[in-house]
Amino acid sequence: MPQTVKLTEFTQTQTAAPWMTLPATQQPHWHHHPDYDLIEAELSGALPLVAHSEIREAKRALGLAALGEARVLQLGDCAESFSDVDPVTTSGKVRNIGRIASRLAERTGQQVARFGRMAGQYAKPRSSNFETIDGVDLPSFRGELVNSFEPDVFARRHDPERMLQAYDASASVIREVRAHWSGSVEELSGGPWVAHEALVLDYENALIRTDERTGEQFLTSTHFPWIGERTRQLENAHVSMFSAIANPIGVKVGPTADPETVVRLCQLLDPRHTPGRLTLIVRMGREDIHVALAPIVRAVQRAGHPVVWISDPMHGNTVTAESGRKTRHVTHIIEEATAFRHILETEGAHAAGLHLEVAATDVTECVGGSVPDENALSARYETLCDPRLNPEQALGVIDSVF
Ligand SMILES: O=C[C@H](O)[C@H](O)COP(=O)(O)O
Ligand SMILES: C=C(OP(=O)(O)O)C(=O)O
Ligand SMILES: [Mn+2]
Repeated sequence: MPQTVKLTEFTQTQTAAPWMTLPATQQPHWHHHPDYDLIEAELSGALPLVAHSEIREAKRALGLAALGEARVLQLGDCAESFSDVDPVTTSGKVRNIGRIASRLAERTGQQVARFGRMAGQYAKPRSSNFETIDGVDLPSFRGELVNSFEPDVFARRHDPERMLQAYDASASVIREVRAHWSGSVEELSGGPWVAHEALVLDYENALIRTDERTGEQFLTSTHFPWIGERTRQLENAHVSMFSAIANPIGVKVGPTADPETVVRLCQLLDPRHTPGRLTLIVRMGREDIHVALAPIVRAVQRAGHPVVWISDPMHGNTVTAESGRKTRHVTHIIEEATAFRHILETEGAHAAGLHLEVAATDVTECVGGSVPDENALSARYETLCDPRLNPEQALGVIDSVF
């Protein structure tokens, strides 16, 4: 039965946010747009997409995982599309997440807190401002919240109207996600909760609201926002904004992160040492993880932060196939996730789970299982950004790692 959601407990946040004046990378160029102020005002007055009670339950579930008593899965598209908001597509994604989570629950004997990379995963950080498509240099696709996937210079302009479309698309998706909830949060079956990279500050900041009763600020665009590998600089806007919100939050931790930086991130983002507040999403690559992770785990443990440790074994293992397509090999993904688990357990920590880019359909974007080699990628290569596992490949990863 769908849960009744109370969204009226938040009031609008009016004050100028200090983080909006700090440096930030990967932001759209659209402030000259004639309707920018109107769009921002509309978003600032929009209803929250998620409820305080839901955010609180997500945090509680993550708290159990921080203490070693539950598992966590975060699964979904690299980049969602506005054209995928229909109920059939969304329920396919939710059912796929449920299937993969059930497998992890079976294998570990623990409950699994489920998060969809969905209802807001519309903005992408990119390694370059330009990409070459069919010999033509174009501004990079930055997610449908910012510009169009269509390989055309006009369509690739950054358009702030897209923030409103992203909000509406997210609202449609979350409505469908809620329809799948059992309502029994006691069994952690209230999810999947939704999660996305909170990248575009104009969008995310406009959706921060204050809880009337406690005075706490919440990001109401999602239950669980995370900071990506490219925007986790200690002095920059994303870290500052995340330090001010009360949601459970994540930070990607890549191969260049050092123990001091990660401990500083923990101090800034989890000053009260709250189990479930901070999830570190490790994405180092199958080679670097062997050197880089253990010192970080030790430093975080010494500093006493009860973080949730999960592995994103995909973003550090992307390769370019001969065709020019980005791909990932399932064997490499398994290798990194297995190393992650081994290193965490050797250090006496809980390897709580995985963060995977996975499709609900039989795409052929990663090599492994039903996709024997790179020649087989062309059959159903449908992603808007990074290559996703198909459901069978994802189940294979769970079976191999846990
Ligand atoms: O999803 C993550 C990033 O947006 C993506 O990995 C960046 O890819 P790029 O190197 O093609 O820009
Ligand atoms: C951008 C992403 O990852 P990262 O920040 O780890 O590169 C992502 O999760 O799609
Ligand atoms: Mn990605």
